[in-house]
Amino acid sequence: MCGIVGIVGRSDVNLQLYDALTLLQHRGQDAAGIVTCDRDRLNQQKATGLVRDVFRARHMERLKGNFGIGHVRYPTAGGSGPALAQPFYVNSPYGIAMAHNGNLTNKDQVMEEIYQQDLRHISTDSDSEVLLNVFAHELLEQRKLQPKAEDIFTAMRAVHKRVRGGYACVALIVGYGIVAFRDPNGIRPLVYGKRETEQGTEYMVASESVALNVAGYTLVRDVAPGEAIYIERDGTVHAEQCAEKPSLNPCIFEHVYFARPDSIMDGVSVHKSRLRQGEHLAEKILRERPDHDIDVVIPIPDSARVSGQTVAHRLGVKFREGMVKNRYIGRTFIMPGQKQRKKSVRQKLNAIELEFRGKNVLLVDDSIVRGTTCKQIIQMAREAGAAKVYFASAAPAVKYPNVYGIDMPSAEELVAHDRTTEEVCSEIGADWLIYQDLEDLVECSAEGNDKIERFDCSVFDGNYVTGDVDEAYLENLHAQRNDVAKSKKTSQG
Ligand SMILES: O=P(O)(O)OC[C@H]1O[C@H](OP(=O)(O)OP(=O)(O)O)[C@H](O)[C@@H]1O
Ligand SMILES: NC(=O)CC[C@H](N)C(=O)O
Ligand SMILES: [Mg+2]
Repeated sequence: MCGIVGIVGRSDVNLQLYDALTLLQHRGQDAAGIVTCDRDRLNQQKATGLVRDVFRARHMERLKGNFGIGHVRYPTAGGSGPALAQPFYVNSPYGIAMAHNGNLTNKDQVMEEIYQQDLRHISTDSDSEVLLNVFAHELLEQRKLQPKAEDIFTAMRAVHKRVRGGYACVALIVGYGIVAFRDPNGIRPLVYGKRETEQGTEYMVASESVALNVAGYTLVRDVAPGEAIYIERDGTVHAEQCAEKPSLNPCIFEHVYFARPDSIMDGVSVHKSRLRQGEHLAEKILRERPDHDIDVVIPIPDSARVSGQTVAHRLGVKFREGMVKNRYIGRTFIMPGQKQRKKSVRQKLNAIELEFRGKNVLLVDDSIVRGTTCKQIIQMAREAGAAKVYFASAAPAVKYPNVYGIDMPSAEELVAHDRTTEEVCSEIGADWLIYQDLEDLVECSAEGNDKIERFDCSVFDGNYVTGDVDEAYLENLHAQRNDVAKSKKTSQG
């Protein structure tokens, strides 16, 4: 999913960027990077690994400058080697670095165009490098020795015409400032905030408001779909709508799984949305099984902890943290290979026998994607002596690939693809399985927010808001990025 951050401060921003990236670590565990600008000098450190491993004291000392950007990566295009760590950099015009969250859906075509028409070379198979080069080309076309806000916005308008997909980005222009922008459908999240210091106002843009919050910034607002915000190095802010038909269609999977619950996205509290998910799920359970015999509700940590609580409360049964999570293992779903994901689930979660023995347990998870987690958990619950193991998913069945920045490229890898609920239930080994209804999930996130046109629910309903994703596109994506193809790419990376 990737996490991005950009800061224009009044003194060195290196430590602030580092702290922000640790708060966004749940969005990407594969690589991390920071670029700062000290007058006209660019400083950079990026590598594969977690934030705490990528940046050493000597790197931090080097990362001087009062404005900079950072990235944590979860690969969704190209391999996962060090060459694909972000931010990416191009030296012309001005020197531009960029951090990107999302995925372009017309990367191949734009890559060809960049080569044939713009005479630019892309050195990796990253869509983010393509996006950076389109932006650089369009800015170069303005032919200004010193770019002004209107030049940047003109370039941005051209970028939106050329690229499609999900993209929330922050770019650093050496010597000038940072530019934050969001795709015309607002699929990927981006917020912007400020804080007052004795030296003046400082600005931060980030994927999630939690990064602002912890650093003492106040959330000003979300970057609007299609909007660009240019913050000059002296703190002057310019904002402009650069898309022809902007409309807000944020990815609902952020609310299900990706975002931290303490973030507010497009005006929606993720925590509140998850509380509601639990309530709606419980209502459905009561409708389908009014005489249920559930003794205890056990959430699968971490992401289902919130919704699990309201499921139990509404059902009027005990809520118990019966699965213990090893805090030193990261998120399994965003790991690059199925082998690693499978192994990590067992290392990550362990059952407390006392909570299972002889009981009818309802396990609640936020979602079932490949089924890696629930299969093993159900097995663990049985080994711990559960009488019956029921399973509830706070999201509907995930049936379709994601093309906007979640690494679910292949329908065949999804356990619910081409399977009925009963078939999935038997595949994962549960005694009963229940999924949230899509209308209910949408209601959980939409309540109290009329700015949202509709959510991108493509993983649940197969409707792709950019309108350019068809059967042929998905077949090609599957061929390029299924688990086997990806493992080959990684080993080359
Ligand atoms: O069906 P699957 O393919 O296993 O994917 C779904 C699971 O993966 C995620 O957990 P993850 O361990 O990534 O993160 P979490 O600790 O935030 O729950 C998600 O919360 C589900 O538990
Ligand atoms: N998940 C993301 O946002 C990834 C960004 C970009 N597509 C990459 O693979 O690096
Ligand atoms: Mg989980």
